[in-house]
This record gives sequence, C-alpha cells and structure tokens, in this order.
Amino acid sequence: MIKIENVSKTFGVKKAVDNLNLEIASGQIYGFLGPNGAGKSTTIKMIVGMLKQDSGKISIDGIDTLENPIESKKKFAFVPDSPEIYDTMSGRQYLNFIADVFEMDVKTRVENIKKYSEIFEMESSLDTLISAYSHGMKQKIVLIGALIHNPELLILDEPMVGLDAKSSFRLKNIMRERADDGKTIFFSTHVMEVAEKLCDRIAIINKGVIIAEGSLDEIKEKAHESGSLEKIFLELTE
Ligand SMILES: Nc1ncnc2c1ncn2[C@@H]1O[C@H](COP(=O)(O)OP(=O)(O)OP(=O)(O)O)[C@@H](O)[C@H]1O
Repeated sequence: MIKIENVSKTFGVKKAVDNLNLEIASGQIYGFLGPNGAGKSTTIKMIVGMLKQDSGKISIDGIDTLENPIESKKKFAFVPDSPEIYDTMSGRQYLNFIADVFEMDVKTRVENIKKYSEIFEMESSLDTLISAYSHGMKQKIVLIGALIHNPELLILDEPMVGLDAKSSFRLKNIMRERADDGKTIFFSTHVMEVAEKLCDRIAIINKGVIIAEGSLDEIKEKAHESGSLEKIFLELTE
C-alpha cells in the first residue's frame, strides 16, 4: 500500500531522513517507532505530501505521490500529531466538509458521523465551534473526519497522545477491525506497549535510518533478545 524507495530529506545541514526504504503491505497495522527527532514525522509528512522529499520515490497503492498528488491523496486519511483545524467551523461543519471532499453520499455521511461521534463521545459537541474545543476534542474530531469516509489507508502520527483512556481503547479496536477488513494502518508511536500489542509489523527509525523492520518476533531475533519491545528498542537505539 505504501512504498518508500531511497527517500532522503535534509533541513539545512541536518539529514532528517537518510535513504529510507520501506514497504507497507495492505491489511496490516504497521507501527513506526523511534526516539525524539528520529525522523518519524518528517517521513509521515513526505508520505502525505506536506513535505517534498529531496530524493527518492514514494507511492501509495502504486500512485507516485509527487507525480499524482491528488489521486494519491484520495487513498488515505491523515491524522497529524497536533490537530490544527478550522476554528471557525463547528465540528459538524468540519465533518461535512470532509465528507464533501471525499464525495460521500448523504446517507453514509449521516450514519458515519453519528456512529463515530458516539464512539468518541462527541455527539453533544458537534454543533459547538471548534475554537471552543479542548486539545483532545480537536484530536477526536480530526480522527472522526479520518474514519467517516472509510479510507483504504489510515496514516496516524502519535494517535493516542491527547486521547482519554476510553477513546484510546476504542481507537485501537477500530484500527484492528479495519486491518482485519483489509485496510492499512500506518502509525507512529512512542508507546512501546501499544506497538507490541497492536502491530502486525514494526519499523524502528533512529537518526533518519531504519535500524530494524519486521514482525515483533523477527525484531526480537534481530536484537538477540527475548524481552519486551521496550528493552529491544532501548538496545537498538542507544
Ligand atoms: N522544519 C524543520 N526545520 C528544521 N529541522 C527540522 C524540521 N522538521 C524536522 N526537523 C529536524 O529533523 C529531525 C527529525 O525530526 P522529526 O520531527 O521527523 O522527528 P520525530 O521522529 O517525529 O520526533 P518526535 O518523536 O520528537 O516527534 C530532527 O532533528 C528535527 O529537528
């Protein structure tokens, strides 16, 4: 679903992403792990088209993201780590705007806005202006917007940060359901336990370079370590 080939990105003298290669197959929950400043957000921003890579190629479902940006964007929904959205809209206006962009029919959008607003306990706040939302509420409305149009690919940057325990639990269930349904979820996290319990595959990035990739068992084998992912992560990134 996502193919990253020899991708690099430099800011000034800082090589944030260094000749990165990664392939994410459909129907998986794929975790992207790494310490602060490792290059996770830079990679994600290049995948979604917020940043342009200096070199290399990224394709989504076979569509080159630079050659065909609009077609590639039709394939996914993106939830950034900080929800910066239209403050002057209400939650419902924002969700209808997203539904318009993805050309959703009226019946499906009404059903899905109701369904996911209930799941994330936002139904009583849908007609409030987003400017009055808390950080977590903004995060939830962006998440609902990403889920309502049922994209082939969900790209989530630190999705559990800012969510309360119940919403975080429900999101993890939705991620699993979607993957079981053949959809792809690519997400970054600092929370090792989440990655360990939820992911089918994991990539660990450090200083812009992938240092381990595979299933948890494969990564454990690579690290010659049978302990928790946290131990392996510390061992690999030290
Ligand atoms: N716009 C920018 N201008 C200059 N340097 C940048 C910019 N964005 C990222 N960097 C640098 O690139 C490197 C990778 O940053 P990135 O945000 O991708 O890391 P990250 O793995 O997402 O980190 P975190 O877990 O802290 O969010 C860091 O050294 C960062 O300082």
